[in-house]
Amino acid sequence: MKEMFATLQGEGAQTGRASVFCRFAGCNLWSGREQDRATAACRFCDTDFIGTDGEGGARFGTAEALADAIETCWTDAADESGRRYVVFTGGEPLLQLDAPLIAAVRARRFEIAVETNGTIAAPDGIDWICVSPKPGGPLVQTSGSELKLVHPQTELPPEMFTALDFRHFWLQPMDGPARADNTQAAVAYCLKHPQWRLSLQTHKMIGIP
Ligand SMILES: C[S@@+](CC[C@H](N)C(=O)[O-])C[C@H]1O[C@@H](n2cnc3c(N)ncnc32)[C@H](O)[C@@H]1O
Ligand SMILES: Nc1nc2[nH]cc(C(=O)O)c2c(=O)[nH]1
Ligand code: SF4
Ligand SMILES: [Mg+2]
Repeated sequence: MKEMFATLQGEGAQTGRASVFCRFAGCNLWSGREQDRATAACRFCDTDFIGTDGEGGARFGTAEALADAIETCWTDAADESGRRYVVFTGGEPLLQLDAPLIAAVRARRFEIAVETNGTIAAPDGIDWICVSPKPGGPLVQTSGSELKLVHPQTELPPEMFTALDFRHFWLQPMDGPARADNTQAAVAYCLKHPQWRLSLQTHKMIGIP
């Protein structure tokens, strides 16, 4: 686990929701090393997911130990009125999120969300599946709660995804040097194609993790 922290979900239809974020180390579309970025399948990643050195990062020997840490992270941050929510992300979380961990977290009364690149089928027991397709990765998970496409990407026009089985369709402007232009491009696309809505990375605007 690269890092684990309590924050508000910053993106998509659950924006603003209190969450424990669990960021798994490692991804199947990029090594995470800057010298490999230009030749990786996914080249615009905004995240450091190497190792276990982040806030709350560690190696957990068992699913129960990891689930205990998630519960502690939640109760440190929130009261106990319910609605416990954990977001597994990464890196690519579906390389590591398995049935024992899902069961251990559900036993602690968490709703489970995942942020995935869609190249690996999601296991059973996940309540909220956010798929963000990438070039160079075959799209295997073609249904879910929301499809959140980073925009613009020449190889991945939104039209490729409109017929898939998702409840929400988001365009998220690609962060980087051209973020302002990318935001305007996403706005223009959403205006012409109302199936799509704009997802802004609100946590970056307000300086929370
Ligand atoms: C870092 S990824 C981790 C989860 C998974 N590997 C994936 O790609 O969905 C989390 C989210 O951030 C998005 N993201 C990554 N880099 C971005 C960037 N430069 N601008 C906007 N969104 C980005 C991804 O598309 C994904 O929706
Ligand atoms: N606040 C906040 N919301 C997020 N939504 C998706 C994130 C991710 O990196 O997967 C993320 C993140 O890193 N922080
Ligand atoms: S698939 Fe996700 S974690 Fe992997 S490099 Fe791309 S955006 Fe980053
Ligand atoms: Mg992020």
